[in-house]
Amino acid sequence: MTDADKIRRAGPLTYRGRAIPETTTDQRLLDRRGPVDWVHTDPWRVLRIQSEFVEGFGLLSEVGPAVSVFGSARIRPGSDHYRLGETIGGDLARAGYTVITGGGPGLMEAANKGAQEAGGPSIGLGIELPFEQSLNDYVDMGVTFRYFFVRKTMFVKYSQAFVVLPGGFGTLDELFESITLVQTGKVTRFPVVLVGTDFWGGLVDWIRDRLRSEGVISPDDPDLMYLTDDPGEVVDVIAKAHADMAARRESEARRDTEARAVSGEAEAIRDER
Ligand SMILES: C/C(=C\CNc1ncnc2c1ncn2[C@@H]1O[C@H](COP(=O)(O)O)[C@@H](O)[C@H]1O)CO
Repeated sequence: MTDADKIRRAGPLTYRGRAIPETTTDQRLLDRRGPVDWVHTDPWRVLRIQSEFVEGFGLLSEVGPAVSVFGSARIRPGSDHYRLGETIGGDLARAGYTVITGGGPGLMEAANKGAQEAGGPSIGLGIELPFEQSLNDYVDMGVTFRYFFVRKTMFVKYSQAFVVLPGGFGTLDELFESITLVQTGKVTRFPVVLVGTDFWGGLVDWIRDRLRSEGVISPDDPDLMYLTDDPGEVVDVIAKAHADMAARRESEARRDTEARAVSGEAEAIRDER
């Protein structure tokens, strides 16, 4: 066999003759460390982003019905808001929901604590921040993300309702992202419950009055949010919305089955003729 006839296979590639590299892929991987700049390049970041999706999907894919609870990272134990967060976390867990939070301190911790103490699954989707921070002590299953947008996908994909406790920019971002997704039909309509009439009332009034009268939202858009102080109502609103959704899906499925049966009968009659 001449050199020109030689063949080397490398995964899906076939090299022949002078195209055969001097070293194998394994040799190149194992022999040298080489420059490290590539770990800061976009293609490498894409792989890291991909691996975050894989981790998140892996952790969450078998989670049952779940509710994400958002709220301030800064409100400490002992405050009314913290107690409210605990109560809501507990009520959701007792109603059969997994509680998902950002896994941080403050009201995230309160909701995780309530859920854990009520015996329900308590999940934290942490975020890597410039300062050291670990998941709060009441997270039973957690994953920490580098990228905010990957983490946001997890909240939306794996929960069927959002509860928004008092909070600052982070909480506002999560609130507005969730109602924008519902408003634009990017997610099936699901309940977004704001807790704390005193805290949220001013914002809700401004949305209702100013945004509506300026015509920058549709007249019905304020109804995408439900505002309450009552933890029991939080669970009731969510459970009722889910029951309505299930009934709607069931009746759609029944209609589909009936429509298929009718078209099957029509086809059979045509075939007979
Ligand atoms: C500022 C402090 C801690 C920050 N730690 C966080 N850990 C996890 N998730 C966070 C954190 N900060 C914000 N979030 C997300 O935004 C919401 C809270 O933001 P807010 O600005 O405090 O309202 C929350 O739902 C998280 O998903 C101090 O210790």
